[in-house]
Amino acid sequence: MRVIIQPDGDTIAALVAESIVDLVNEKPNAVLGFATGSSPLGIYRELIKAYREGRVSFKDAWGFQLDEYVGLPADHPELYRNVINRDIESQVDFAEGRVHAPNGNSEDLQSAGDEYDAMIADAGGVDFQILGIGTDGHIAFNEPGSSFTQGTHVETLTPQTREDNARFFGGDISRVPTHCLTQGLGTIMEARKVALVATGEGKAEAIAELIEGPVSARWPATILQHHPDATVLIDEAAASKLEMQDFYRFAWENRLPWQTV
Ligand SMILES: N[C@@H]1[C@@H](O)[C@H](O)[C@@H](COP(=O)(O)O)O[C@@H]1O
Repeated sequence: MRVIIQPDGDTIAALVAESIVDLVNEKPNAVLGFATGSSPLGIYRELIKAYREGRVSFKDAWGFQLDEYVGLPADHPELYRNVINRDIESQVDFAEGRVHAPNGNSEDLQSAGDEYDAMIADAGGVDFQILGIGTDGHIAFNEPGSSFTQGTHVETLTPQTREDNARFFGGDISRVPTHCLTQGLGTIMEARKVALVATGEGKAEAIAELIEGPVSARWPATILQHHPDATVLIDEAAASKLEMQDFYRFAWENRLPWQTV
């Protein structure tokens, strides 16, 4: 795992976005994995900027979202499909039908999950997966106790996650869905490259577990310790509980030319 500690979220966003721009310029039909939440918003802003400046085009690229709430109406502003459409898809030049999310309104959610994994595989597999992390250590919506090998499946959201996400639902936890359809940790581990971004003290415990804790279903993100190409990008506050933070800074400052996000 590469650990990159930066002063702020904007610097982190610029680093991740540059890596994605380079990838899409090299491989125009790249498959990008999109995360929701506030953490990736800076990355999307940088990608939109690069597109507007003519430095990248997404017309042949693919996008697959990590997860979706179960049971939100199609026009709900917090349906993750609408969030990603608003925050990135509609602001760049993705071709029609190239950005997908699990169908959280399917009558048969597990079949929808299986079909979603098959669609990702048909597109060639995810080349670059953007990830945030929940305060309880979830990635996508894989809550504590999740299987390390599962594909896209239904999860029950923890009270902690629903409380954290209530801010998107007028601060009212009762309006936050109880279930979701999420890429499993098995799906995420198949991505060729993953970049997890986190800022703020609220993420410090989850980040310490992710990087320095034992691999455990209690902190699902810890499975990334087994990923061959994972980068964790954090600000000083999110890094504050890491025992080896000085070493991570040294390693990044003294990186070799090919060592990037
Ligand atoms: N399903 C999403 C996750 O993919 C995201 O990583 C997490 C953290 O969100 P934020 O970046 O807003 O802290 O929120 C949601 O639960």
